[in-house]
Amino acid sequence: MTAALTLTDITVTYPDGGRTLTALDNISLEVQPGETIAVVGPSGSGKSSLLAVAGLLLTPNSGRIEIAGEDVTQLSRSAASQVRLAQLGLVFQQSNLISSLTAREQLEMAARLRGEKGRAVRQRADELLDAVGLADAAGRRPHQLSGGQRQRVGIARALMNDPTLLLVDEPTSALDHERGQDIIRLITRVTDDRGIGTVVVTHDMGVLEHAKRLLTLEDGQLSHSYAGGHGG
Ligand SMILES: Nc1ncnc2c1ncn2[C@@H]1O[C@H](COP(=O)(O)OP(=O)(O)OP(=O)(O)O)[C@@H](O)[C@H]1O
Repeated sequence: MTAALTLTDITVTYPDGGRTLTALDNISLEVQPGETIAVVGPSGSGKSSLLAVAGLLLTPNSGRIEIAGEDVTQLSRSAASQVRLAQLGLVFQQSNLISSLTAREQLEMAARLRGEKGRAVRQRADELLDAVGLADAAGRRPHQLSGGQRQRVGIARALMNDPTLLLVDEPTSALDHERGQDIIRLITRVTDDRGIGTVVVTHDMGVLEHAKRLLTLEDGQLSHSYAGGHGG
């Protein structure tokens, strides 16, 4: 099976006054289709840097990035954004929805950015809203949705391009425990159902209950991993 994401020996440094700060210290990671990996770590441990590298938003100092077996380490900006549009789904901490658009329109816009239009787009949007439990809320705008519902719209939107790889940044931080757990369950379910490779970055240990594999990031180093989760 070709991995959804393979990171090999990734190092990222930032200039820090006169010195160099190592945000990611030679880390390697493989995410298989259907697998949800949680990366947990304290503030400043390198989680955002890891997502930025996997999302082709940040070029590492060294190491290799493969998405679905393709080496995408050294792409130009425009080639990287093509890969993002075609293969990546990004879900942010805040759902980043556009306030004037209904839930359905948020999803349709994601497809339009890729040049798709027509009835099939609307149909796909409605299917995905249904898949995340929002069939009845398709016509609502963000202010008419709860925080958890907004996150669901963000997840559905990220699925519009049928991504190979789903990158999720702190999806539960704006939610109470119960709703946070619902969102994590939803993410692991769609990952499994659709054969996506998913990386969830969080400092919320609650994700532990659901992720199949947990990696801990500390001072730029990935340490410990184990198989947990309740299936799915
Ligand atoms: N653009 C930058 N310039 C300089 N240093 C940076 C930059 N971005 C991040 N860093 C530093 O790199 C380290 C890792 O940061 P990163 O944002 O990846 O951590 P994080 O785990 O996502 O933190 P948080 O949970 O607080 O978002 C930190 O020490 C941070 O201060």
